[in-house]
Amino acid sequence: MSGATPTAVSAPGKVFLAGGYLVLDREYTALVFGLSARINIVAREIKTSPGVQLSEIVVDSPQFQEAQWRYGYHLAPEDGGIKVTQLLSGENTDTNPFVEVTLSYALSYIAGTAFRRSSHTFNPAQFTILADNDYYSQPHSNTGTEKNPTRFAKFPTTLRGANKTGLGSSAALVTSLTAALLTHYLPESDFNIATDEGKRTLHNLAQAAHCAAQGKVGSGFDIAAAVYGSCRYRRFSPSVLKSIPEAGAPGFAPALTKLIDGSTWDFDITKEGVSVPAGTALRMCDVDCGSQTVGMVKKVLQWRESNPADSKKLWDELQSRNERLGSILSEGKLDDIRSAVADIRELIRAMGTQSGVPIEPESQTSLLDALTEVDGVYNGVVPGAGGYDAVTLLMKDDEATEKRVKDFVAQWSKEKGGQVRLLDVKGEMEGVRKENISVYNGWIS
Ligand SMILES: Nc1ncnc2c1ncn2[C@@H]1O[C@H](COP(=O)(O)OP(=O)(O)OP(=O)(O)O)[C@@H](O)[C@H]1O
Ligand SMILES: C[C@@](O)(CCOP(=O)(O)O)CC(=O)O
Repeated sequence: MSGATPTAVSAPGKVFLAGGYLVLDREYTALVFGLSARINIVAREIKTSPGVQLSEIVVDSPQFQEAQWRYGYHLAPEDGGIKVTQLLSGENTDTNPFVEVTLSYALSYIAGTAFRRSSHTFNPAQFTILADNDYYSQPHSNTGTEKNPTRFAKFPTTLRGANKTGLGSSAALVTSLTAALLTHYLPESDFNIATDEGKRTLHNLAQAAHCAAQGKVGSGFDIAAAVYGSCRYRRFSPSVLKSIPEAGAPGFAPALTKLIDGSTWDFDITKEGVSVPAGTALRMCDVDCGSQTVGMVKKVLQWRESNPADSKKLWDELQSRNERLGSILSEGKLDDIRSAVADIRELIRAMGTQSGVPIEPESQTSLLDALTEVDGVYNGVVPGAGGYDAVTLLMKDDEATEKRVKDFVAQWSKEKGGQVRLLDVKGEMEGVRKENISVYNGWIS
């Protein structure tokens, strides 16, 4: 029977190599890579004593303090789907909107499809989240040169107090929790993440839940990477999500089923021809030097609206330079990487100057230019929306290059007074997958 045996799934984080901002418009595409850092979820039934009725789903994130959320659930009136309510126990009164919204979306979808055929109920279950190191700055490492001592580090803080590195933890979490719920409560004949159909259901459901939890509709590239891994991504039309009432509101359940199983989704994922040359790795540095930037997307879009002709010219040219980089990488033309990335950076800086947004600010230009001089590094970019937080590098995948980069950023940090740290993560091709439960022995109690 489905649900009786523990199961485990994982979904990768993302690194955005090319196509930030452009991907917000369906006219353009992005080159997105999945990461070796995954959010893993182990699903287990909660055993109850004979005669004891329990309606509870527990989600816990044992790497963090006060990170257990307990939920009750019931059928909402007027086709509102499954409403989940956080059960407040002990000292933990913190909410986790990404977990809560994902539960109501996935349970409502499950109830609305497979359970229609029988009077099925949700057995009490526990979902344990284990995030690979690198989603958060590590507590044990001040210099960034030590190796992580464990696979799933314990943090001396609550989740709210942890420092994110920007790898898309919420998208990987929503995707893997959705996959875990579908896998746990449905028989394999109804849902299997290894199939194209299963991935499509998962993508649509995770995309809808993530937008609802975020309270906004972005391009959805992070969910695409979490489900499909490295790919060329063309976004879905934002109007796809217009038809859906709030979770629990009248009509939510049938609207959700129609949305997820329907044909309105117009996103496009291509995995073919998306790769990096053998012996090359996509790596990331966490940059902890500068100020936070707010409202960057809004400002860039305002610039675009006020300057339609100039911005179109720039975006069209940037799109073709992005596509050229994609071809160079998949054809393994190592000698052309540096100049292809330089051409992209030139236009990213132009977009930043014209819109007044620090997409590749001067401090990042200096860092990237200096890194490009390190033996074995081809070039690098500011990923996604850009700003001061991170750089993505294309570099040789060997220990000597890694050591040179680590030494370089340690020295740079000392001289510039900030903190730049090479993360352990690498670009990886595969998206969501089922895992062998024994991998997590010792990590779950
Ligand atoms: N390990 C975890 N356990 C439980 N919840 C988590 C975990 N990681 C992330 N989350 C949820 O995701 C939220 C963080 O999402 P947010 O969108 O702010 O960051 P992000 O996705 O990492 O950012 P970015 O898109 O810049 O990479 C947390 O507040 C929490 O609700
Ligand atoms: C600017 C944008 O294209 C990318 C943002 O990426 P990130 O959150 O900076 O990794 C926005 C989006 O695609 O939703």
